[in-house]
Amino acid sequence: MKPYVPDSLPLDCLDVGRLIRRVGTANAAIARYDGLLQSVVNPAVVLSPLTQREAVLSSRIEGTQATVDEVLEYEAGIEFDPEKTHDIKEVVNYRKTLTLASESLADRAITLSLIKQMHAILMDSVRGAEKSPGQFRIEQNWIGSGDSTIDTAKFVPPDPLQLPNHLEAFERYISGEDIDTLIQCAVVHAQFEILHPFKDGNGRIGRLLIPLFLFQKRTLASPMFYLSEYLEENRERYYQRLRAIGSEGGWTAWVEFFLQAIEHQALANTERVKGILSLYNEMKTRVSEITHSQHSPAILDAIFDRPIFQTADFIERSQIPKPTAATVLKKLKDAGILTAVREASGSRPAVLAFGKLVNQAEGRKVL
Ligand SMILES: Nc1ncnc2c1ncn2[C@@H]1O[C@H](COP(=O)(O)OP(=O)(O)OP(=O)(O)O)[C@@H](O)[C@H]1O
Repeated sequence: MKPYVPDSLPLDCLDVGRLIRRVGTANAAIARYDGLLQSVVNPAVVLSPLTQREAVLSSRIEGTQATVDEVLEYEAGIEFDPEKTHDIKEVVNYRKTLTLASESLADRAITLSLIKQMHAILMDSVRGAEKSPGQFRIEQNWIGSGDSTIDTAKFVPPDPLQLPNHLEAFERYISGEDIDTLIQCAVVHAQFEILHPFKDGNGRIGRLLIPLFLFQKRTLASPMFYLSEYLEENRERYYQRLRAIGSEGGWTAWVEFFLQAIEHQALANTERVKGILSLYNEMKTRVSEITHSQHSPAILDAIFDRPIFQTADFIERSQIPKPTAATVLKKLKDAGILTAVREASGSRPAVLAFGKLVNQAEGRKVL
């Protein structure tokens, strides 16, 4: 199989007439979602369950097996076996990459240099060490099952000698305009996957680019729109549509799939954000009634930001004096809002969980 020669961007082969209705409904759905997002006072903290969930689901597409509660428990000091620890670290790295890239977009654009920095954080693990973290590939790679060769591969990305030119064109395309931002976003994700510029982690970096791109283009007020839930549920179709891009009508079919994903996920994310906001408002009243503390807002933000924690983490996050923190946590535990994932024993501190929020992030009852 020969290396793929990617189409130049912007594309001139899209059947816009076929896409027009979906462009309208997808834009309307994401605009409604963004309206809701704009009403959230501190989205990075209040909506942290969304980010946790995205990190887990995007990593799951290629088989990383870790759940939101396992990741949070790991960060609160609970130990897992080495295999699970690897998987959890990949999810932690994904979330770190998302957070750092989101922050850096406040004063810079998406560039190849940012993409390399993102990759370095994503691959910062034992497993990623031999995968050239933060470096674009200089070798030919291919997509296929574990034992496939270049001849039996499903897809052979572009020749490494041509890759720098393609990447520069890709960077220019991101900073430029196309007929519609959502169509452009669909093309950005797919072209990144086609270029497959890294040895590993291309799927995850490509999915991270989606909210970052929509934020840069001001379609979103904050880079918090995640598509991995849909892509994971429709993994076969996701791969099939990417695979078919080189064939007649393949780009239009891909964009159609992507717009459908955006619309579906915007509606699902809107419901999810409403659920989180309603829990936040309910807890605002309850935490204040239960603790009678002037620190109620800080308490609430601390348990929303990190819903599984040790007392020491909680004190650091909330900045509440130690004795007050101990009293407050006991009251919340007695009221059933917090439960012990691990009781204290000897020098080992207890690990507490705000189960309702973990369940929200996980999308099912786990605690
Ligand atoms: N035929 C194809 N053409 C282009 N891209 C593809 C094709 N099939 C799959 N992909 C993309 O390649 C990604 C896998 O690439 P890679 O293994 O480098 O990334 P990753 O981030 O390690 O995997 P991931 O999705 O593995 O967690 C898929 O998630 C998908 O986005």
